[in-house]
Parts: sequence; structure tokens; C-alpha cells
Amino acid sequence: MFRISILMIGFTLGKFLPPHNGHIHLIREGARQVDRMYVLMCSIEREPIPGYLRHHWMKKIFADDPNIQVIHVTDENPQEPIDHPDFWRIWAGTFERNLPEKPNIFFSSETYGFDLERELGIKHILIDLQRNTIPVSARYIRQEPFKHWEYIPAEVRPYYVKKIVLTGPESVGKSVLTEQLARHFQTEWLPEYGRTYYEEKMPHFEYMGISHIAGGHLMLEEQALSKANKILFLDTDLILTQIWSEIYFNQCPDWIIEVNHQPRQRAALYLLLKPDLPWIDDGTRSYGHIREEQFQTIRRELEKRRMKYVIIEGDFENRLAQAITAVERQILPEIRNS
Ligand SMILES: NC(=O)c1ccc[n+]([C@@H]2O[C@H](COP(=O)([O-])OP(=O)(O)OC[C@H]3O[C@@H](n4cnc5c(N)ncnc54)[C@H](O)[C@@H]3O)[C@@H](O)[C@H]2O)c1
Repeated sequence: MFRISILMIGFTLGKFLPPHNGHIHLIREGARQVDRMYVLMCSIEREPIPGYLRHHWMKKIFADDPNIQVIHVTDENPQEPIDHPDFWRIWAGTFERNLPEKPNIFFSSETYGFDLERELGIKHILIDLQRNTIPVSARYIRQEPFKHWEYIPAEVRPYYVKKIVLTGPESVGKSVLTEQLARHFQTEWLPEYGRTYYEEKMPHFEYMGISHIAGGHLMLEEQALSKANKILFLDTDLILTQIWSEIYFNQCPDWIIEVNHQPRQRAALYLLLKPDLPWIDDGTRSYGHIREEQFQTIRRELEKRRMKYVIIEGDFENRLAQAITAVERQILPEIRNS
């Protein structure tokens, strides 16, 4: 006797704007009940978080389960049945074009799942309509990300972390202060990658080093952002790398300029350290005599780019106190109120 086995193919869809633990609960619960689970990650142009980014997050989140496949759908479809008389025919076409095989079950926590069942003849399984297990919605997260931090997956948190960048001329105590601030606010910090590179790899600094520095910085920044507790302190950033490249070499690699155009690159706050501490020549610093000039240049550049910045001055103790106050005044209210 042969046994006929019918594979159960499940799917769900959503905007995942952004993905949160409620979505993950729905998808994993669905995946538990079927042989293969497809997730249609639908984005349209006008949405506030780019579709490619959400797709990237979703793929990372479910990378551990080979039975869950995330598919990016970019059809500019009507969003509600009321938007178009052929709503369900349009969506049926989207499902046919994007799902690699015919599904038997649709999972959602929406009552429209039953309309889909009626219109397209695919069984609907409703999961947690009241959202009791994970009481959150994507709208809540968009409106108040920090209030709902616990429901934001680690893959998505970097998008919301507030970056605070310390900058200034050489020998102004940047790295020490960056670390102290991270300790005070119980979060992560990122040392200046360029300095490590400069010290380890290059006897004489050259233009080609800029791309290495920027690439290394970006990679480490991504790692630090995913571990950060709402705030990340950085000893310099990519925008400053561009500024220094333009100052020293009169040019900057195109890809760095392009990355810096992304809104995510902009830090929430810059702490600009004044060169009023004695200069220490440790062998890697060659521009000690022009520290005041460098300070004014960075200041001009931050203003030109309309970056929010606070000047930090005085001895080490005063610098720490001023920096803490700046973060408490400029950043913490945003975190507490959203
Ligand atoms: N409204 C309709 O009748 C209809 C029909 C077909 C397609 N669509 C499309 O479907 C997409 C729906 O996007 P969206 O923003 O509603 O979905 P979403 O990205 O917010 O959510 C995706 C799925 O996760 C579920 N979910 C959300 N929070 C949950 C939680 N806390 N616990 C458990 N499950 C949770 C949702 O109910 C949904 O099933 C849109 O592209 C829309 O155009 C809508």
C-alpha cells in the first residue's frame, strides 16, 4: 500500500514596517504547522522604511530556519479592498507570480484572512487576533520605538539606535571620553578604526587608506549598533572621515560620499572637543600645531551640514560632566518620550 502524503504549504504576508516580535511569533507558529512557510514581504515606494532594508532584516531574522523563505514583493498593489474593484484579482496575481508553489494555508492575525479564504479558496488560520502573546504593532514601534524596545528584534534595533559621535582635533581625550560615556549610559562604544589601521598597517598615510578605514569602520559600527542599548557612542564616524579626506587629500572616494547621503548616517548629536588640553605627541599625530585650525574646520563643516553639536571644553572632569549633561538634555528626552 502506498501512502499519499500531501505537503502543507503555508504563507503569510505583511509590510513588516518594521518587523517585530509579534510578526516573528506569527511566522514561527505558522511554520510549525506546515512543511514549508513562505513570507511575502510587501513594500511599496511611498513607505517610510525602504523595502530592501526590511527584506534584509526579515531574511536575517529567519536565516536559522530553512523551512521559512522570505520573498520581497514590490508590486504597487491597492492596499485595502475599498481601494480597487479588482482588489482580490490583483492580489491573486501577486501570489501566483511570487509564491514558488501553490499554498494550502494562509496565516495571519487579521480578520481579512477570512476574506482571503472566501475570495481565493485558501484556508485561513487565525493566530492571536487580540495579540495577547506579543502585544505590539508596527505602528506603535514607528511612533515610539524606545517604549517598545523589548519587542524590536536585534536585527532591527540598529536602525533606531541614537548615534552620538565624539570629534575634535588630535589629543583632546576623545577615546577616553567615548568609553567613559558608554560606561555611564550603560551601552556600547566604538573606538576610532582609522587610528588602529594607521598604527598597525601604514607607516605613511595615503589616500587609498581612506577606503580601508571607512570600510572597517562601517563593519564595526554595524556590529556595535546591534549590541547597543538605545545609544551608541562613536569615536568619529564616516561623515568625519569624509571631512578629513577632503581636507588632507582634496577628494573622497565616491562610495563614502554616497553612503553618507543616507539619513541613517547622520548622528543624533556630535560632541566637539575643544583643543584646550595639553597636546601629547605619541608618534602617530603629526598635526599638533594646527589643532585650533582643525577645531574651527570641523565646527564649520558640522554647521554647513546642519549637524546638531555641543562644544565640550575644560579639564577631563569637566569634559565628562558637560558631555553627560549634553546627552541628558539633547538625547534622553527623545528616548524617554518615544
Ligand atoms: N486589508 C486587506 O484586506 C488585505 C488583503 C490582502 C493583502 N493586504 C495587504 O497585506 C499587507 C498587510 O500589511 P500589514 O501592515 O497589515 O501587516 P503587518 O506587516 O503589520 O503584519 C503582518 C502580519 O503579522 C500579523 N501581526 C502583526 N502584529 C502581530 C502581533 N503582535 N502578534 C501576532 N501577529 C501579528 C498581522 O496581523 C499580519 O498578519 C499590506 O501590503 C496590504 O495591502 C491587505
